[in-house]
Amino acid sequence: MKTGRIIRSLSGYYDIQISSGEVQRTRARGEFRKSGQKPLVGDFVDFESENDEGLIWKIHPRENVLVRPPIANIDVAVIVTALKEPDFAPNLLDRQLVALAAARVTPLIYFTKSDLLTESEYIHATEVLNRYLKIGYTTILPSINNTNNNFFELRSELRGKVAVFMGQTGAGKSTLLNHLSPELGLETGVVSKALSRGKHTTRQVTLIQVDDALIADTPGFSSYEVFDFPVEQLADYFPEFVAVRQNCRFRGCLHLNEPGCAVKESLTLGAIAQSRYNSYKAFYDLIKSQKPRYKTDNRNI
Ligand SMILES: Nc1nc2c(ncn2[C@@H]2O[C@H](COP(=O)(O)OP(=O)(O)OP(=O)(O)O)[C@@H](O)[C@H]2O)c(=O)[nH]1
Ligand SMILES: [Zn+2]
Repeated sequence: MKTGRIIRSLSGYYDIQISSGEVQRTRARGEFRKSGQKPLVGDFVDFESENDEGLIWKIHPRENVLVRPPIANIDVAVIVTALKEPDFAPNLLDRQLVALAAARVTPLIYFTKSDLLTESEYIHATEVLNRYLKIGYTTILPSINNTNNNFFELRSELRGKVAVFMGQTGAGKSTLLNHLSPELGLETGVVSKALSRGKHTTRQVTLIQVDDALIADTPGFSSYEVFDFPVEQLADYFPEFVAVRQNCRFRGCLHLNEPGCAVKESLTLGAIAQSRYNSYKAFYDLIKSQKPRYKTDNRNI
């Protein structure tokens, strides 16, 4: 029996990379279908294979799973966030951070289009950068003239990891992926994508070796309509709230109108950013107003 990682799945076949780097093709054991299990790209599996004929016998327990793209055991999700065209929306970034935290996927924030900013806008962008750095998120802001040094920084962050890129439409995901790996040849810009739409409808996600990283060639879904967890858990996904909430007067404090709330005190002192608190409250209201749903998100492990 051998062990490896699935890097591609295509019409019932799985390409598995073993530690030597070699890739072998197998099918999955029929048992999996019966038990409702399905091997995913990113899965570590035990398998037998000879001359590209073989079977997957066992799927190792997963660290995490994303639904779009369908991929398991992601080390880092790069949230590609435009500072302009479209304008930066803190609420949208925070939404992705919360969704990833709920899915137990580590985020990396990568800002794009800094070259489109005026100097004063760039200064504002550095303030945004510092806000997220201070919380503890790995965050990269390219210089205003967009030199390639930033790709170096991103490359070194991704070294040895399995990464997926996500972000709003037009944020620059394809552009960034092409910079990291020109051989990906992803189409960029609305027009060229619209022209080729439909050609790749059945495309599956593949993990591509880029330098020393494995990168999903299909960007992740950008907007999460549903927060699929109880509202009491929301604050768990705001690290800066977690850092102070043990000082709230009441256990189970929701950090809204309770007296003696340490989160609100930090907000008053400026240690917690107003924009982050606004996101918390907006998501709180959203979850409260949501109809209960069955599992739809990324925590179906
Ligand atoms: N000036 C500037 N333009 C950029 C940058 N990154 C991307 N763009 C442009 O922004 C547009 C959208 O970029 P894409 O890479 O296609 O964006 P995407 O996130 O892949 O978009 P979707 O496929 O719609 O999700 C293209 O016209 C790019 O050329 C950047 O850093 N600076
Ligand atoms: Zn509180």
